[in-house]
Amino acid sequence: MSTLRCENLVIDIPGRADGTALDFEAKPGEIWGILGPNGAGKTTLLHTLAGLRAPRHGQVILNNATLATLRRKEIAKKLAVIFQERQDGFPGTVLETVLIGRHPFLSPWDIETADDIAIARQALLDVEMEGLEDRLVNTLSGGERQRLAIATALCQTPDILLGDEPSNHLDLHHQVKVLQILRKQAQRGTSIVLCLHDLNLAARCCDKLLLLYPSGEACWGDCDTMLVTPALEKLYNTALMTTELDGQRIFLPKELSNGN
Ligand SMILES: Nc1ncnc2c1ncn2[C@@H]1O[C@H](COP(=O)(O)OP(=O)(O)OP(=O)(O)O)[C@@H](O)[C@H]1O
Repeated sequence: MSTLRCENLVIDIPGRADGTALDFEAKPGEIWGILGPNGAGKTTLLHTLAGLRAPRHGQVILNNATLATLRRKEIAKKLAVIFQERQDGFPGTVLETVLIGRHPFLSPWDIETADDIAIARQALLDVEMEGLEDRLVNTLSGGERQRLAIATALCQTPDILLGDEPSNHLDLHHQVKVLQILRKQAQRGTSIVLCLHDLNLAARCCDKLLLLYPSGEACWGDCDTMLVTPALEKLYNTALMTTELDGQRIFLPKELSNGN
């Protein structure tokens, strides 16, 4: 199993002050949530953690190596990303697309083995897309495309799974399903880092939270200690009502509560 660690990390957002340097470690089995308003830098942070963007300062360390010193293929054997924007314009079938997750493990002229195909089929089964193997990707609905992106990341059998709003476009059933899949992955030892907009979802599925403010300030820690109403109100610049249901904290915006 692997760990992903930031050391004195400042993400590079043009024109923004450095803010808080990030020092945290996503340990095997932990689910981290990154919360913040639009434009706070959640996606930039996720891409920096994936080694797809250079930090302004500091470094991201995968096991004992700085990402910047690793080849992309070596990173991809350990770390998968579920992107917010779909990059599936290529007119392949669902099975061909999910098999892209096996590419880090293949040499340039290799073809996928029966094991690779079995892993891909299992990933499609996990996201309930087993009947769609031969469908062209450009005929899928938004939610199906999202589940395909998740299956492709699972097919990479990553130790570290980074997801940018992985429940985007999903109906309630599939939101729950995806979170169950992510939890199961975490139980197997995968470290998971997710950008999330839904506070209640974050409260239910994360062990650790990082709050990222548009100024670049940030704080992080155990989910329970970070889900403090005044801190969240400051984060989103929105007054919140808080209640508890079955031992679970629920947050709702105050302004919509009485027709305002
Ligand atoms: N290449 C770039 N050049 C200039 N500004 C950029 C660039 N990339 C991102 N930004 C800016 O950096 C800020 C952070 O963007 P980012 O996408 O990381 O935010 P986010 O928290 O993920 O937002 P959202 O919740 O809207 O997805 C935004 O203000 C964005 O406009």
